[in-house]
Amino acid sequence: MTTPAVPVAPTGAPLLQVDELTVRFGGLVAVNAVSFSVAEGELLGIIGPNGAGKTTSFNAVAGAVRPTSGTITLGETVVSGLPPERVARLGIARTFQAVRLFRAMSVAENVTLAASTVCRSLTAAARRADEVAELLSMGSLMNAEVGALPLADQKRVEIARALALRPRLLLLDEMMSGLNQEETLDIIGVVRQLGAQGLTIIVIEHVLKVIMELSHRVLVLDHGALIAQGAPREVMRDPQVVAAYLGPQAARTFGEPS
Ligand SMILES: Nc1ncnc2c1ncn2[C@@H]1O[C@H](COP(=O)(O)OP(=O)(O)OP(=O)(O)O)[C@@H](O)[C@H]1O
Repeated sequence: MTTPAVPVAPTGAPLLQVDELTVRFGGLVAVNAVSFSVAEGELLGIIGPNGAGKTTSFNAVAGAVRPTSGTITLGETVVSGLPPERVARLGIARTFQAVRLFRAMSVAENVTLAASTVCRSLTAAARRADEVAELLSMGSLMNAEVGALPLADQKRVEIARALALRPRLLLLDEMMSGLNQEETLDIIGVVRQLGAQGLTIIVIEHVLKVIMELSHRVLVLDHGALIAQGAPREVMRDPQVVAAYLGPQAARTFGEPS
């Protein structure tokens, strides 16, 4: 991989605002009074140890988990507490840590099915699937059966399904897990391309190099709490982040000025 350039953060109006988000599962506080915002066109990375509350935060933003308290606003619309289909129609799309595709169906069918949740007719959904295929340069994959594809291509299909919804905000949950270095670079390229087109994106990722290469800004969660946020290199040098997550070796690798 190349030495990460430091992307310049957009300073647009916030698209997503999360205020004092708390999610409890019985006695467990998975997310504890977390507040952050994401600017229009920003690429935000979320890191933290296993069980820190990253996916639960995503689930709350996407409507898959009901917040115990707190407010999530997309643009002018409060989305916290709405069901996932409503949230998706309002413009928040997500991928999953483990791919969730219809393996016996073709790529085209998978993407068209996703598009059909926002399109008025099957014809319009199929047209949207073709647009997304072109955007992601995956026209040659469209007739392939999903289950027969390598994992990297399945991840591309996951992104395609999310994009089929014409999202304003895209949530990518550990897209790189299980991929080799070449495949990781390939998916980084896809995410970069989407970011360059102005799409607002939040990425959860354990591969720090990916976070460094993609993110304008990084949030760090630990035990459900937001312990740091800021420019990637600053965050990687933060003593609390080093102690809770990175360890000194990674801090040296990623916290050095480029
Ligand atoms: N549906 C659930 N019911 C009960 N506990 C849950 C549920 N979902 C998550 N948790 C717990 O909430 C905490 C936060 O989990 P979460 O999956 O959000 O962490 P994470 O930061 O995404 O971790 P990882 O990096 O391992 O994916 C963990 O203790 C987890 O066991």
